Amino acid sequence: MSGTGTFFYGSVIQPLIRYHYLSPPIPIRPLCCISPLITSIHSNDAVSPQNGTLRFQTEHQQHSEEPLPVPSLSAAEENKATTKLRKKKEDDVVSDNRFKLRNGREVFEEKAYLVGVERKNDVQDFGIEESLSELSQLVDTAGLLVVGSTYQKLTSPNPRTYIGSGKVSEIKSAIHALGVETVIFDDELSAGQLRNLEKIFGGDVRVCDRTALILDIFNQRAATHEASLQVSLAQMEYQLPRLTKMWTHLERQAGGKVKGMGEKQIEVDKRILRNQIGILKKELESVRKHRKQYRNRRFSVPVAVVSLVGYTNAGKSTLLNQLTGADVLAEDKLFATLDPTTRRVQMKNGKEFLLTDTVGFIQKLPTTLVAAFRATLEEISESSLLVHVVDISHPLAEQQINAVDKVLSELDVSSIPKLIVWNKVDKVGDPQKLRLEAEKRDDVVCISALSGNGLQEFCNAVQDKLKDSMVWVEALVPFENGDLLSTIHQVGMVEKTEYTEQGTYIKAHVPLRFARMLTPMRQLCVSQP
Ligand SMILES: Nc1nc2c(ncn2[C@@H]2O[C@H](COP(=O)(O)OP(=O)(O)OP(=O)(O)O)[C@@H](O)[C@H]2O)c(=O)[nH]1
Ligand SMILES: [Mg+2]
Repeated sequence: MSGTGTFFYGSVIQPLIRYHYLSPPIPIRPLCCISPLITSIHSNDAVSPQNGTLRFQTEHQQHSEEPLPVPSLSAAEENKATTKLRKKKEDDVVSDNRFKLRNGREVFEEKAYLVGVERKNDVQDFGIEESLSELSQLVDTAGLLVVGSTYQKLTSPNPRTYIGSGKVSEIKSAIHALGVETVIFDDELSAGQLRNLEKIFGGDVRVCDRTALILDIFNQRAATHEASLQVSLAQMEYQLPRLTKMWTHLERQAGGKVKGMGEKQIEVDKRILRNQIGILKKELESVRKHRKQYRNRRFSVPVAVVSLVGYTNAGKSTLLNQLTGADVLAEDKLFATLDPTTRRVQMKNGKEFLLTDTVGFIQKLPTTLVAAFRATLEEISESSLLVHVVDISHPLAEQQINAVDKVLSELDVSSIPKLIVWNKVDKVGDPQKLRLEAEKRDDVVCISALSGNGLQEFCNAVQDKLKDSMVWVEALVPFENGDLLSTIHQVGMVEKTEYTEQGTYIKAHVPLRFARMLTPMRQLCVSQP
């Protein structure tokens, strides 16, 4: 990572640094305005230098930090009093149940209010209530507390405030009554809409949209360098069109005398951001080159690659863990996995394949995110088989399947054979009925990744599907190509082997790559009497 890259990348993830970088005072809203980490910057919170723990102070806490008027005491009494005071402060923290421990950090759980819009003329896969319930899950994953939600049926969104003025007033009363800190819209809002709504709601209430929320979750969860770079890129691209008019405060401060000052600053800001995007893209390119080399090395090991795809929380990582003993984080949160992980699966019959776990999909997946993660998702396009993992116990399983198919079609992978896995059968009311239903279809397998039920059937189905994607060859492999022969036994399905004076005569299904390698030997075979 170059020095500039490190600085600039950090500056985006940590708005605090960003403020310094762009020289104060800049009223730029934080990129991901809702993560507890970022909240700290706006509420003058303290960061403990020892462990980096963010401590979010409520008003009540700030008061409790004030020195109490204590009469003069002896050293022992003073000690006792200090201990008591500390104990009181600790109790205060514990008793406020909005302080949560997340990933070893004590964070203040902000109150969030959700808003959705149902388009009257649009037929959506996900109904508005279902979409809001998913948004609520996302909010929970991001670490906020949902205290209420509402939606409005509209023919078309209001260009100023997205929702109608009556609804805005209704929300304003609700959020003030509930003490809400953040209002989250289920659809992407323009810079103007975000700004207008914040102005109307007043106080410290912040407004953000589903895209910012997803970007924030990705930001919190990005564990590798590449994932962090990709998320930063997506965040900046989300931010770029939203910089508009954020400098108008300068004109206001100058009493409108310095007209155009804000406009100039927007341009400066946009240029800085564009430069940063450019640097970031270059850095990503170099990281990707490195990964590609690694991937090519992996491909030189001749094993079929099978990719797990599916809606977020469907159970992909649980399946990978069960089959390979991997230790990928699997939890009941959305977007647990961001980086691809590949492990070797050894089947009982000695055959093996590589299984890759990838980032999950979701409806209304931000396009900036798909674009930023395209390289990671390229792994999918290089696989021999896609395994679409479905949480069949989910009430919206059908809609989730459609959302995944939509992303897959954007990734242009329709030519790759697909196997559908109905996961979490242990959670459905009538698993037997479901199994009968699956049997009627030739590309569906029922499993419970959690209990391990159906994994043998899954492996067999993978093997059958891989066979379908292979090429039938008859070839005469010279004895000096013994390595190739053993590889074919490993990755292909050998039906017949016969030793002749010229070499080994085989009939087998082999992956396309091997069929190509075997081409000269196939001719040799054809020329045999
Ligand atoms: N009951 C039941 N729960 C399951 C099963 N498979 C996975 N789960 C649970 O579902 C939750 C999500 O599982 P993950 O494996 O993290 O899902 P994922 O598809 O990798 O999710 P993302 O990484 O977010 O895309 C976890 O709490 C798992 O324990 C299953 O077969 N039965
Ligand atoms: Mg996962």
